[in-house]
Amino acid sequence: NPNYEWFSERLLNGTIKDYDRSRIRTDSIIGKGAFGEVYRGTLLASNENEKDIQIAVKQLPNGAKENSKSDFLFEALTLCKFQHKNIVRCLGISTDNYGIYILLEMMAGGDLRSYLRQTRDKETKRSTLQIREMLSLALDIASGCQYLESNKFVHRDIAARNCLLTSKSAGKQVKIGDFGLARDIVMSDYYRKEGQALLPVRWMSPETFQDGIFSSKSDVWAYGILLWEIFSSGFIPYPGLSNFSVLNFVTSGGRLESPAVCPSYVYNTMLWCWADTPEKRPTFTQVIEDLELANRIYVDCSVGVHKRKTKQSHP
Ligand SMILES: CN1CCN(c2ccc(C(=O)Nc3n[nH]c4c3C=[N+](C(=O)[C@H](O)c3ccccc3)C4)cc2)CC1
Repeated sequence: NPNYEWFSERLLNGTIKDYDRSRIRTDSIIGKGAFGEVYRGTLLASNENEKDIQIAVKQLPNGAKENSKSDFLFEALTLCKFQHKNIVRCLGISTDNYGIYILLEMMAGGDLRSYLRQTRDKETKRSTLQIREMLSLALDIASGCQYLESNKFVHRDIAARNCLLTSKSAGKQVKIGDFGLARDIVMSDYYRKEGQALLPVRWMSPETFQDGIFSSKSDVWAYGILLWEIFSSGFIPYPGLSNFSVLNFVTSGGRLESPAVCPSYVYNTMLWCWADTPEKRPTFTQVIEDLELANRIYVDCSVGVHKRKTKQSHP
């Protein structure tokens, strides 16, 4: 796979930094993924005019099989290539004869899906987030996806569970954080073999689950589902439908309904992302334009209402 040559070449000529293990301190475990464990850690300063950096250290469980080692390195390679404010940064790796660490930007807010569920009102099951805040989260991810699209990189697993928050407080940013499935294999055994409850079929476009075709347009479809997740405060898409019936529902033209609290402009953007054929779907640039328009209109309308002090139905 040409990507691996790219990796080993850059490892050798130093564009991917290999940090000495003595500079890395791992503390508590913060997550256990299918591809390894993630620890809260510190990259110790190498001299007195440097400071320690809080990092997330991702490591392959010991005794992992050979192919997951290369998959693991592939994720590091992928993340190291990208430099964007809405993609989790990779500082580099650390190898020793025990195994490989990937050193990643610390995202203290955890994954987006858990956050959306935590911000759900217990009784009403409604989100306590402001529409503006939901749109901000949506635009952050769309920006990261636009960067991938412009780099001709197909992610294959855009979903709220794979996004991470810098924090849970105001001014938080959300970034695309997991590239485990970005490897160029047609259909990942990972999902089929594990038979995980969260089979990505609920995020898959018709051409993907029918013919295994992934493209930036199938990433756009998945992004539409992520948009629905944000405005539905983290519900599983197609509630009440089994994985198998989702396939039939979607191929026969069925689509998710609008979330209860969702401006019609945003729901129209979701429907555009779910056009049945890829070429009818927007690019991420068009998604961003659409959502920014929604943001302006929504803000103007709500401001307008307060100014005119009249009862006016929201768009
Ligand atoms: C009360 N709350 C409970 C939850 N808590 C957390 C829970 C999880 C995390 C966490 O995993 N943070 C991460 N920072 N950087 C990376 C992370 C994961 N990475 C990975 O590469 C993981 O594979 C990954 C990627 C995307 C999504 C999930 C996991 C890279 C941080 C805080 C905050 C306080």
